[in-house]
Amino acid sequence: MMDNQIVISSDDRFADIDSHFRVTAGPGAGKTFWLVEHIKNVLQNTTKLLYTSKISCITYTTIGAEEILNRLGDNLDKVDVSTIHSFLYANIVKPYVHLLKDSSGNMIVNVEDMEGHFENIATQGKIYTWQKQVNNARFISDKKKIKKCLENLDWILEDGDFTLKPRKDYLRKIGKYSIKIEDFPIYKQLYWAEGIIHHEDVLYFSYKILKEHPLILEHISAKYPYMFLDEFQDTNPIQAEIIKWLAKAGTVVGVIGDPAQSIYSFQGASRTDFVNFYLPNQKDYKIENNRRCGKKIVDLLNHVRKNDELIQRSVRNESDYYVHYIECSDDLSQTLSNFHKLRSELGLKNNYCVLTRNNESVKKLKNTELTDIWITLNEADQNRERLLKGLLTAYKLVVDGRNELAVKEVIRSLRTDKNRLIKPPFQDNQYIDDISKRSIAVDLLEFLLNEINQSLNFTLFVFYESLLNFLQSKGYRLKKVANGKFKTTSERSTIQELLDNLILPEEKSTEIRTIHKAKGTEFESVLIYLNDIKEIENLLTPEIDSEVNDDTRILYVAMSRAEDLLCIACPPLEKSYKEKFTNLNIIERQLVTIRV
Ligand SMILES: Nc1ncnc2c1ncn2[C@@H]1O[C@H](COP(=O)(O)OP(=O)(O)OP(=O)(O)O)[C@@H](O)[C@H]1O
Repeated sequence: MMDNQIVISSDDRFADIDSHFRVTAGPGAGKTFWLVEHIKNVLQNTTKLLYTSKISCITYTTIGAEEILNRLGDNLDKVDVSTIHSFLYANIVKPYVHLLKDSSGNMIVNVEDMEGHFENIATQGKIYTWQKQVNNARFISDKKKIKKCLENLDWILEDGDFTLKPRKDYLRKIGKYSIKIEDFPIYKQLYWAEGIIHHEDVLYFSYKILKEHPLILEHISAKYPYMFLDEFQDTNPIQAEIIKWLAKAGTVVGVIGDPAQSIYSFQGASRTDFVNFYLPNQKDYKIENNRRCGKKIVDLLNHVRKNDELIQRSVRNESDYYVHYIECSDDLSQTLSNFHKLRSELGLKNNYCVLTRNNESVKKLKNTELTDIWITLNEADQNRERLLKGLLTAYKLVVDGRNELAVKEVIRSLRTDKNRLIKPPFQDNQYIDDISKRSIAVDLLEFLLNEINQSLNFTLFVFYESLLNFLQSKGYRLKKVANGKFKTTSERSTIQELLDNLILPEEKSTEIRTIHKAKGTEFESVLIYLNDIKEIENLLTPEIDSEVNDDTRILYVAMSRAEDLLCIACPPLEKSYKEKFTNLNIIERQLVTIRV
C-alpha cells in the first residue's frame, strides 16, 4: 500500500493544498516541524477558509497540542489544536449527545450533569451497585479483580457493531465465574445516569451520533474544511472511521505518522491501520532524513527497523557519539550516577531523560514506594478524594510548567450542579459563578505552591485543615472532617506519599518516565533502563512490524529520543550477548562505584 510514495524534506511546501495526504516518516524526521509549516502554508494560500471556518489540527497528547500552539505563533485564530477526545467532545458529544436515546426513548446520558470526560475508575460504590444488579456477579468476592476488569472495558468496533468488553478477555474470568458480555453496559449506565462519561465513551458516542445523524457531518465538515492528524499510527479504529466520514463530507484530511512508532495496541491502535489508510486521490509522501539523532544512533535505529521499507539518513554529521551499555547492580542509583558521569566526561550538559517500560520501574528508579493510597482515600470519601486529586494534580502541573492547564484542573475540581451550587465536599448552598471559580482557582494554586513546598511531610489531615481555613478566608466553606474513615486515612498519609503515587497521564519535564510518556520528545542524552533480558532480545532480533506485540517498537521509540548520547542500562550480560552488542557498535561502560 505504500508504493508511489513521493520523497519530500521537512522544508518542502506544497502547491497542492487541497488533496488528502499521508506523510510517513521516521523519528526526528521533522513531522511536527513540517506540519506546523504546512498549516501556515494553508493559511496563506487557501480559498476554502471562510469567516467562521477553521483548520483542525489533532495531536495525540495535550502536551503535543501546547507545543504546536507555541510553534504556530501568531497564526492561532484560524486553527483549533486539540486532542481527538477534546475535538469530538466539543464538536459532537457535548452539543448532540442528547439525541442518543434508549429503547424507551429516554436520553442515555444525564446531559444536565455532564461536565467533561474522565478516566474510568471503578469506585467501590459503583462496583457494589453493579454487582447487585447483575445476577452471577453477586457471588464474586474478589473486588480487586472486578475493578480491574471493569476499568479495562472498551468499545470494540467490529463490522460496524460495538461490543463493550475488556481489552484483555481473560479479565472476565474471576475464579469460577466468567462475567457475561451483556452485563457490562449496566456498569456504564450507572455513570451515564450521573452525567459521568469516560474517555472511551467519547469515541463511542461520537460514532453513534454521526451514524444516526449524518447531517451533523456536513456541519462539522463546513466548520473544518481541513483536518490534520499527527501521530496517526496510534489512532483508534473508531477515530479512523470518523475521519473517513469527514473526508467524504468534504474535509481535506492529512495524516502524519510512523508505523514503526505504533505503541498503543493496548488501546486498540494498530500499525496496519496507518499503513493501509487510504482516501480517494490521497497523496503519499515520505521523509527519509533524521534531523535529531547522531550518526551512530541512526545506524542502530536502522538496524532495529531493518524489516521496514524506510531507512533513515542522519543529517547531524557533527554528532557521532558511541551508543553505550551499562550493566546494572541492585543499587540503581549507581547506574544513574554512572550515566551522569559519562555525560559529564563527554561534555554533554543539556537536557536528559531516563526512560523505562512501566510505572513500577519508574518507581524503582525514583526509589519511591508504591501504595494504594488513592484507592483507600477514594473508598473512604469519594468527594474529598476527587477534590484533593484535582488540587494535587494541578500542583504537579504547575511544577511541570503547565500553568494554564493547572488552572483548568482546579476549576474542574470545583464541581457545581446545574444551579451553580458547589458540590461536596463543600458545604451545601454555596453559589459560585464562572468568574469567581477562575479567580479562586488562581488563589488556590498560589496557596498550594506555598503550602506544599513547606509541608511535604505533613499528614493529609493537617493539609486538609489548612485548605479548609484558606477557603474559609476566601468565603467558601468546606465540610469539617468528622471521625471516620477519611479522618483515619488522612492521619496516616503524608502529602509526599500522595504526590509520589499520583501519576499524571502526561509529563513534560520529568527526568524519569515511561517510554509511552516520552512520545514526541527529544533529549540530548537518554538512558534506557531495561530490567529484563527479554527486552535486550528486542534489540538484537527486532520485529518492528510485529502484529503480536509492540515491544520492539516501544524500544525503538525510546532509542530515537536521543540526540547525542544513547545509553542502555541492562542486567548483567553473558558473553554471547556482549559480542552481539559489540557487533552492533554498542560499547560497554564499566559500572564504577560513585560516592554521592
Ligand atoms: N526543516 C527543519 N529545519 C530545522 N530544524 C528542523 C527541521 N525539521 C525538523 N527540525 C528539527 O528536528 C527535530 C525533530 O523534528 P520533529 O520533532 O518535528 O520530528 P518528528 O518527525 O515529529 O519526530 P518523532 O516522530 O520522533 O516525534 C526538532 O528539533 C526539529 O526542530
